[in-house]
Amino acid sequence: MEVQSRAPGKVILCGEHAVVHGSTAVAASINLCTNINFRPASAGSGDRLLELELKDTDIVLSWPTERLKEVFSEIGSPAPLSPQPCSPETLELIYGLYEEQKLPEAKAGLASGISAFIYLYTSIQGLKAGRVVVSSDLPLGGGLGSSASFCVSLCGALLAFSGAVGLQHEQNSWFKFGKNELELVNKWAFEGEKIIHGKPSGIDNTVSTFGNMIMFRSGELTQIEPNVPLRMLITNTKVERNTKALVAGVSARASRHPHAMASVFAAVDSISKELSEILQSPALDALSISAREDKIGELMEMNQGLLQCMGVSHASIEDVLRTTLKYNLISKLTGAGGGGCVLTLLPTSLSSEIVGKVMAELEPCGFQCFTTEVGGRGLEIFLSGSPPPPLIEHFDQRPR
Ligand SMILES: Nc1ncnc2c1ncn2[C@@H]1O[C@H](COP(=O)(O)OP(=O)(O)O)[C@@H](O)[C@H]1O
Ligand SMILES: C[C@@](O)(CCOP(=O)(O)O)CC(=O)O
Ligand SMILES: [Mg+2]
Repeated sequence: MEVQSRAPGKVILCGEHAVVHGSTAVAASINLCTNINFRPASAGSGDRLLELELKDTDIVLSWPTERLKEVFSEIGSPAPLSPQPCSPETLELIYGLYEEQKLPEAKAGLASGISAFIYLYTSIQGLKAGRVVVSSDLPLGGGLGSSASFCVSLCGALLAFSGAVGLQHEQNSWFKFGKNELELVNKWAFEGEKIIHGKPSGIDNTVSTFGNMIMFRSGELTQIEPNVPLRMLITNTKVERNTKALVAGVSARASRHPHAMASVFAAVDSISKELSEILQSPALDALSISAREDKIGELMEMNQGLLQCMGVSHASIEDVLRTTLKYNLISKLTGAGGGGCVLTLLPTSLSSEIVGKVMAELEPCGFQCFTTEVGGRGLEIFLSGSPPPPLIEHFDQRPR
């Protein structure tokens, strides 16, 4: 038996950071995924290793299941149906397991992702042997939600083989979970995101789980049905940054200037709400489509200004903004900022020749460009081999 899963990355069209502080944000999935392959050890095989291969970073890690049992003996059995936060004590034990792998200092940025993996695996699968292989189409730490798609894809694969969720699917073809199962995946993935981000809003794991375009506020999502497809240019500045540090930086600014920052977050809330109305408004002819795109661009421009107020822009982002503006195109950072990726709205009337010219001007600066339509699939699963085992019986609900 083997499970494959794929969960998409995302772009935030409006509202990153402010969404952490309760404002509305608008996000959509993109057609780049994190892929997981999970092979549980077959009964009686004698396998005694939990293995994790991270293909994007050329790392293979393994822990003997005996070692996991030693470390987690006090903690209790898995409870795949009741997602719970990782306690600081458990996180410390998990960090010890990460440190035992003695990865080079240059890979230290992966510690939180590997810790999230250990927490989610042991919570959902228990201390059983198995092999998980991860590969992603997304840049890691680029603002396109690789951390959330990693957590969503992983939880999807682990839950598919936990015996804890009912599966109605065709074998040997990609299928989607039902609503309840997706909600369970989303809750677990949020716990993983907390380990990676510190204080996530939940927008990234939600859009990766459910796909499409969503409006999100304080944990609640509303599906958006855009009336015309949105085409975007994504420019990866390749400037490395860390979401956790940027989110903490905005919170620190908010506690230094609570009134001013409350106004900034309120302005973002209004922009996101207006954006979602415009996206869903009827656009019947070329003229109204172009008027609508002008408004979307203007709102993106206003949101970028407020992101600058929050202190999360970067010289590389400003370079992209200036270059695209020469072609009358509007851009904004997407995700946590501080480098990472920039979104540029490509109006329907824009010729592919102009898009080519913009890319030709950006790429020699060391940036990587690609175009995408936004709002697509969410999490998908593929099972091969014999069916999952029956429901695990005695869930231990003790807090982990
Ligand atoms: N394919 C992957 N392999 C290993 N770690 C990953 C992978 N995808 C995400 N991660 C984890 O997520 C972190 C990046 O998350 P983050 O800083 O939130 O940026 P983003 O979500 O925008 O890509 C990485 O440093 C790593 O810990
Ligand atoms: C900055 C933030 O709004 C989005 C972060 O996205 P990313 O990890 O940079 O892809 C944080 C959050 O909403 O959890
Ligand atoms: Mg992230």
